[in-house]
Amino acid sequence: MEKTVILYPMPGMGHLVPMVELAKIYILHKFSVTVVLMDSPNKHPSLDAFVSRVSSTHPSISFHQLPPPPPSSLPADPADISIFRILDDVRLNNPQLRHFLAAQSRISDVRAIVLNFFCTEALDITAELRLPSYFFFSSAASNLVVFLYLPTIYSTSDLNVKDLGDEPLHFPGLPPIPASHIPQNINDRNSEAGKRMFNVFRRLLDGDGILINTFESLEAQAVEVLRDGANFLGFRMPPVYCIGPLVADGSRDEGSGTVEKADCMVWLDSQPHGSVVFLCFGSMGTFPVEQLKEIAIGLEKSDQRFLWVVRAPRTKNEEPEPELEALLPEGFMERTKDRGLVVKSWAPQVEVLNHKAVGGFVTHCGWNSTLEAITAGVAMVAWPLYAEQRMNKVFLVELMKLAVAMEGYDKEMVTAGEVEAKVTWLMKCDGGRELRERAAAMKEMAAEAWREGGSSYQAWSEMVKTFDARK
Ligand SMILES: O=c1ccn([C@@H]2O[C@H](COP(=O)(O)OP(=O)(O)O[C@H]3O[C@H](CO)[C@@H](O)[C@H](O)[C@H]3O)[C@@H](O)[C@H]2O)c(=O)[nH]1
Repeated sequence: MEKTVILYPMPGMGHLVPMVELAKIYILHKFSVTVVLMDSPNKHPSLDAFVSRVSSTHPSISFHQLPPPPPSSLPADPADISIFRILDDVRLNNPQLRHFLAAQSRISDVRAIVLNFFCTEALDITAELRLPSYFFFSSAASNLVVFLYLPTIYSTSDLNVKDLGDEPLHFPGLPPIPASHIPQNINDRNSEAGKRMFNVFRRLLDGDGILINTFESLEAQAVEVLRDGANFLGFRMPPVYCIGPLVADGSRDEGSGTVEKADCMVWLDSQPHGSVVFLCFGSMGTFPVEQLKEIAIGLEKSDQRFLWVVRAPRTKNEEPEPELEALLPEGFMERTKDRGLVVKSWAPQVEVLNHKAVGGFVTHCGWNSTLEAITAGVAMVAWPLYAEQRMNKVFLVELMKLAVAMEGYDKEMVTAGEVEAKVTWLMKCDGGRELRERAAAMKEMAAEAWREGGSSYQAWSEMVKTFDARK
């Protein structure tokens, strides 16, 4: 029977994309891989297209779509990305997952299941079926330190993070983090959301190991804290494997056929080396129209070349999406057409970041975007929006020194003046040049991690050995 690994991502792009890279690594190491997709009304709109693209370019990765679960008791709201909805999705899909895993273990040699870190509720099933279970943490190791240590802060003090404003919080191995930067769903010690989240994090310790999409030289101190949990966190950790950066940069693809070149890539071909600043805010980031207009004015005044992915603000009740022109200042596209391009909703980000014309990246600090910029050697302007992104901004600016902050990200509005100033600073000033040089050096370190003998390569090999030891 073929050695099989089963991967179970959440249905968001930020979770699925690195899981697919993980699948490619298992396949390169002669495992058969099935990616199980939960059914959810909250799945990302680009997810099906992504899956069908991967299925055609990588037929060796099997995707298994679970049948629809019973309807949720939560009201439908595509904009709701709360922990309640996420955990509801996991719980509702559990019986279908159990059925699939039981059948799969009868017909193949399932060596391991890798669960997205939100899927801790699936652990009861995998334990019952005696399947070795690993968690995949798709954000920074530093965030995992925060998530695991915050309950200790709560249990040893009366602090409630949401009441502390910008007061710095101290976590082992990390720079001080302003309390206001802790994600909303864990900043209130009394909230039901917080309790649920901490439950999820506590259960990560019950798996056979935690895979993290990072590499040691990027987050050496946080990795040390996680490895020596007993000393730094006050409890023992399961084995931690830093196996990143897992980025869909084509490095694990074997001649995957020809893909039509996107218009923005053709446009980039005609731009000078390192001259374009790329602005993109993840798979879900949106801004109110007034903020889009401020960005546009800032870009226009900066005189820099730019490629900007604009997503319309979320609309309710299936209203049609407005056209780009209606979202931007009148005449903006015409006035900037010689040096700027606006793309609606989506651009092939990894390809863009690796294009020689791109010299800087204004990002929402989603962890995949961050790793994609690092592996491409592109310096960043950090403009965090939600989830753990404000903490990522702290690590990028204070610890890794790979980004400068877009000030005002934590206020109602980032002004046009700030957009102009930061874009110009990054692309034209000495400080920006230093940042770009650091980014170029970190690109080398990222590449080193997956070379034979590199830290991620070794972590990977150790994890695979534990599969065999269990047999
Ligand atoms: O126009 C676009 C927009 C996005 N992407 C891709 O979509 C992914 C986006 O991932 P990420 O940068 O991590 O952002 P989110 O989609 O916002 O990811 C969620 O998941 C991440 C990983 O857990 C978290 O770090 C984020 O905060 C959370 O919002 C990346 O691979 C991008 O390359 C594109 O290719 N083109």
